[in-house]
Amino acid sequence: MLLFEAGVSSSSSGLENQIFQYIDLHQNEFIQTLKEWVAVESDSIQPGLRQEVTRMVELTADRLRALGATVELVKLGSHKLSDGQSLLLPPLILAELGKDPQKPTVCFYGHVDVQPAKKEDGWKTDPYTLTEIDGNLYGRGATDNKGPVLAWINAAESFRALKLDIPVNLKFIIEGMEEAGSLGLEEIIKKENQRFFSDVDFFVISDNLWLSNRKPALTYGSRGNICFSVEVRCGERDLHSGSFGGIIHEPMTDLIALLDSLVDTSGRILIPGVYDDVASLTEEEKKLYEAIEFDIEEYKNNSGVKKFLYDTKEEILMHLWRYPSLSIHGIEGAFHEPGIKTVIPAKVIGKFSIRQVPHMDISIGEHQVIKYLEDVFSKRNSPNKLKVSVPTSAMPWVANINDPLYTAARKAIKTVFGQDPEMIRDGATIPIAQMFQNITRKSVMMLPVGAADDAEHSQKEKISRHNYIQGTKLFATLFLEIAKLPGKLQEKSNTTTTN
Ligand SMILES: NCCCC(=O)N[C@@H](Cc1c[nH]cn1)C(=O)O
Ligand SMILES: [Zn+2]
Ligand SMILES: [Zn+2]
Repeated sequence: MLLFEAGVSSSSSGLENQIFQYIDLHQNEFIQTLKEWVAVESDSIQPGLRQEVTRMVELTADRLRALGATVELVKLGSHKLSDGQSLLLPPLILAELGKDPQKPTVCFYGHVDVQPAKKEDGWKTDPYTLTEIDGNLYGRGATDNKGPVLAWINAAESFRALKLDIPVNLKFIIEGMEEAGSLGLEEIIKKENQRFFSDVDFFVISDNLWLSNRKPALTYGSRGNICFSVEVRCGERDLHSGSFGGIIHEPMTDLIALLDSLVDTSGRILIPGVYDDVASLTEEEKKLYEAIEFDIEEYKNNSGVKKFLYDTKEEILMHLWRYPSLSIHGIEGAFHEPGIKTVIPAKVIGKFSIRQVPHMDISIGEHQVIKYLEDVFSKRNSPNKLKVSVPTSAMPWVANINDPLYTAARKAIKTVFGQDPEMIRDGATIPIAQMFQNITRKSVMMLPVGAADDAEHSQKEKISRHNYIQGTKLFATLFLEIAKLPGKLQEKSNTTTTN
């Protein structure tokens, strides 16, 4: 069996200890850098903050250059806003550190844009001032995703500072538009498949959370998503409900009826055919759920709700990971401010999405939903105009947990956290995982460092000091473990010499 030649000797645990000591000693510096990154309001959703996103991407590029990486800033052009204006997209980072054909190449994906955050949303601390309270580092982007991106960079920096050879070639793909739907990303992956990604052996994404507050996890799947917009319109302008209420078909009433027809009180989706293609549950898969340690009460506490739709661990996990779900997100055009406004909105747009699972198909799902909504609408005999559109969709992703990349990560987790990881899937959607797997056909793994109570997207987003620092050690150990994997050394050398 051939090994990737990586300078890892039998004294690798001594090597690990040396690296761990360095990381422990320099933890406050790593936290200081995270503080500087969190201070950048790189919100990719609000157009007025786009310059900050670009500044954040440039800051990240500087950090990678300081590490010795070669950095390309790929222009992604611009996109159209809903008011018709065009806005420049931040560049995408493609960077590489090391190009030794004897070593495996690991590509890390992360994003440095964040969800919107305002102190008045209910934050106890300023969202853009990283604040440590009881061992937790609170701030927007602390766990999603600036902390994990920095942990990967810190890991590489630690090798450099100790003048140790990094036993793998590192590649980075870092974007600034993830929270706004990763605009332009898929085209770049397709375009770069034969160039930048051609020598990548493994893809690692660290953009999700553990299932528990304490137990580390390794993620091998995520759900897909189809986002729907349902517009109902009666005319060009809003109307006074005193002058017209009672004599017209109101768009909001139509829309609420449509939205109310989607799912029943037990969470079951009412659209005919939706469950037809869902992969059937095997005995083997059932056992995976039975074996997982999952604290329902802890998960409930993290959510702040009192009761879930299901009572058992197996039912809850299956309905998060292997069954579809439908969520209603909001209504554009509806009056939502405090107080009373006796208006009849002329146009309202309902937003909902269906999380898809293997083996559901996006275009079949779209057709089923559109046909169903048209049927329900036609029964209302409303003269209003109905328009259903799909602004964005992404496919589900599942990887093979027996892939060598997962073996390396399990070992690294055991070394750093002293326990085996929980093998989990994510109920959310990480479109890049499926894109990497489908386009490059290489191994893809999600390796979270944030805990289940990190509250990503919420008013108390945090990463614990412990997870940030142990996460840095985890990534350093992963480099060492990947370097020990049996590899296609011969194949790689041949490819390099003939090119
Ligand atoms: N824990 C990782 C979460 C990543 C995330 O929030 N992804 C979004 C992506 C998306 C899907 N549809 C529209 N955006 C999500 O909501 O799952
Ligand atoms: Zn993220
Ligand atoms: Zn996010």
